[in-house]
Amino acid sequence: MRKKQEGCVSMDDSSRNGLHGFSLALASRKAEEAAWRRYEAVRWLDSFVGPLGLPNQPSEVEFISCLRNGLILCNAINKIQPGAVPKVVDNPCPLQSLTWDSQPLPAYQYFENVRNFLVAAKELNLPTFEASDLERDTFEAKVVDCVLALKCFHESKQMSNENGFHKHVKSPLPLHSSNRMHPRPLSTVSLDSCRRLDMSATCEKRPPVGSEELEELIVKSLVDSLVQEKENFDGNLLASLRNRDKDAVTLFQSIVSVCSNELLQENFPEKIKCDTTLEDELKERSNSLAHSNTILDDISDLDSSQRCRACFKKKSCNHRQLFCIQERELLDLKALLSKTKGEFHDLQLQLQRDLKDLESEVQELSNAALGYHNVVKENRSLYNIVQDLKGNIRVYCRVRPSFNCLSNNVIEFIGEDGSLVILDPLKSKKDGRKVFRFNRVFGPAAKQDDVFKDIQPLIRSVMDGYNVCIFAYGQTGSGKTHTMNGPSGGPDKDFGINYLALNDLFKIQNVRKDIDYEINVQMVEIYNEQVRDLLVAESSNTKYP
Ligand SMILES: Nc1ncnc2c1ncn2[C@@H]1O[C@H](COP(=O)(O)OP(=O)(O)OP(=O)(O)O)[C@@H](O)[C@H]1O
Repeated sequence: MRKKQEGCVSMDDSSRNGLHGFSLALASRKAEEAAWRRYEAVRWLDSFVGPLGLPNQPSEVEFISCLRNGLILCNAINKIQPGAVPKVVDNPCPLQSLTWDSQPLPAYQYFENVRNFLVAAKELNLPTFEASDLERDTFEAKVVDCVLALKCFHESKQMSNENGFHKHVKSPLPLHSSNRMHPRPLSTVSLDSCRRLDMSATCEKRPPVGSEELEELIVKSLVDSLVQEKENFDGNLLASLRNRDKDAVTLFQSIVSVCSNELLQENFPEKIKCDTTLEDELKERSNSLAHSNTILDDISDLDSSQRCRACFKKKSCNHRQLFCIQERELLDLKALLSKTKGEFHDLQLQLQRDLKDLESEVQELSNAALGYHNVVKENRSLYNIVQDLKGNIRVYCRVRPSFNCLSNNVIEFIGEDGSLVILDPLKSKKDGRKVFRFNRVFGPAAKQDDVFKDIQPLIRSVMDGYNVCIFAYGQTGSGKTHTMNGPSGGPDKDFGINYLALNDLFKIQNVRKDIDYEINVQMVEIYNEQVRDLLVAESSNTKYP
């Protein structure tokens, strides 16, 4: 367990040094793995078809040069599958004496060997390469894959011959090389044997390393498989780990956990966004926040275990703080909305009460106005009744003052009841006394206003729809014009009945705004049986026929 933690720390440090350092480490690991595979291929060929004359750890150039003539490849495949390459172009030297740098025949003849080998390998469904790849050292990985596949095929064939069955399995070769070919299934290779063989290819014959270095290599290999080519993380590497020891499997699980928490978060952030765990945590937190107003202070003190996974490496979790701020603002808005609703409800109730009070007051005023109109109507009716009772035809007598102080006064008595007693001085008292009765008698001292006051009630009846006629009768110079119009150019106090009546009519019109009155005035004179309009300036036009 301790070693596993150390391995994780080593990987974590590498990732923290930046992507460039991590890429360099991966490239180094790939180169190291390719070398192991090349050594394995050389060791197998050396033991299977004879000594190749190569060092234990040959370079790419040495390896490719050894296989360039195709003799070793053809001999190997013919040994596994006799007759796979019917004709092999060979040189006179025995195979045992053939070394990788001996090329006595023309190149095109050896090219024929390589082409025939590739045809035979393709027929066995083995991963192949191009014949020209042997001329280029950069494609050494394809050649190694082909040789190891041939080795795997040979061993699986031996195993199937021993067990007496064949099984169609997936290619056992590790296919995460950057220059690898498309995987092709081997029809006669068992899964267990492939895993075992592949394990031997990657573990058994590699140079011995320490346990810490081994862990670091495993970590790098797993990180490479998980992060960059996780889709090809098949049973090959997993089998290697399982067959090595139990701690390696435990280490693998730990690495996967660490990778999923850290490296994969950086390479696949969209996956983190979709993580439902974060949503569950936020929902649970929001429910608790809804009942506390001091939660923001609590959030600021969150330790790393309480932060969301997106902010795992940060000192503070902005997402939670933002969420909490919005949550608190939402609660404040809800409280404000509730308070506003309460105030609005109170205002509605107050307005309803005010409207009811106003309605009652208006109703009282309406009743009062209706009663007032009824009273006024009744008063008018009573008023006109009184006028009728006074008489529809009323006769008043006005005595003009005497102009001659020496003349005899014929007026003996004027009664309040409208009686007038006249005494003719030329006759005896018995024969010369005459009594007249009027509705009222105005003496020589009566003013214009005294006469009008007695007539004014009749004039007001005109505004109530009654017809009224007032006219003056008497001999010449008795004072008719003076009573009806007043002296010409005289003061207002001497206005006659006509002016005073019109003024009174206009006053009533202004008071009674609810009634539309129209007032017209016409003034004519009837003299010698001719009617003359006195309001027209031209005298010729004043006469009516
Ligand atoms: N009550 C009065 N007080 C003072 N003066 C008066 C009175 N009545 C009449 N007079 C005067 O007597 C004169 C004659 O009056 P007025 O012209 O009104 O008579 P009349 O009846 O209209 O005459 P006519 O029929 O010829 O027109 C006028 O100068 C007028 O000022």
